Amino acid sequence: MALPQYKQNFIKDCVSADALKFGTFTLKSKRISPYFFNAGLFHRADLVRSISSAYAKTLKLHGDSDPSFQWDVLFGPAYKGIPLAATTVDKLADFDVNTYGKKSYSFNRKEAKDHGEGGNIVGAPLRGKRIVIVDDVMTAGTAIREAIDIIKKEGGELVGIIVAFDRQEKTPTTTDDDGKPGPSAIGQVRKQYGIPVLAILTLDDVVEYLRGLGGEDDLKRLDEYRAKYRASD
Ligand SMILES: O=P(O)(O)OC[C@H]1O[C@H](OP(=O)(O)OP(=O)(O)O)[C@H](O)[C@@H]1O
Ligand SMILES: O=C(O)c1cc(=O)[nH]c(=O)[nH]1
Repeated sequence: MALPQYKQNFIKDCVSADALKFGTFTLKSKRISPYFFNAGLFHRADLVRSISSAYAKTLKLHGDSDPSFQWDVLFGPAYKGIPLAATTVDKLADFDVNTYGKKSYSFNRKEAKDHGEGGNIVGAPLRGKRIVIVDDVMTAGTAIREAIDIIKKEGGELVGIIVAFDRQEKTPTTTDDDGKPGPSAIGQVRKQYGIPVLAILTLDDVVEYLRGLGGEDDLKRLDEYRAKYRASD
């Protein structure tokens, strides 16, 4: 089945912004990857609109299909999550101001502020609120688990997570190059917290798209990487 139009549009913009690159990259977890997704490159106004529309569409589709998915605040972990949460809540209000016009965003400071208003959170206070984390990618899950800890500490209730890109790879461990599939960080978080973890795109989506375009060398390296690190979930 062909990818939905909004996913195709987003992949095209990822490629044109160079946000999806093929080569050799060291991940935060130290794993070596033949591709990298860099959400920081969606900085031009038309690209900001593209990525915020894709997050907003993904959240709206999930909300429409599951009315029990209710939230108050989009939380964007510093740093890359910050503009993503702010622009996504704005785009959702553009889609449907009645449903989304009173939703908020907030984010953490990486360094606590000890003067002025002080504290670690900028934007909506999290206490007593239903929170969805908005981030770019989750590989080992370190960044997301830090964000979950902040939400708990601030008294918020985590009800969902959305990332731009699901790399569909097993959580890095010291024995992870045995070629056997293992659970992904996304799968582990889904199971542990019983919440939806949404993604605009998966690696499978990108591979499907690339197959239609040729790109044999990149596809071969992606296939090898997937064979080595594929997630079991
Ligand atoms: O699942 P993980 O293995 O933690 O890796 C993924 C995270 O790492 C990067 O953020 P980073 O912590 O480098 O912060 P940044 O947003 O300031 O770039 C990236 O933006 C993801 O959020
Ligand atoms: O695992 C990571 O560090 C990582 C992977 C990726 O594709 N993009 C990114 O920003 N970080």
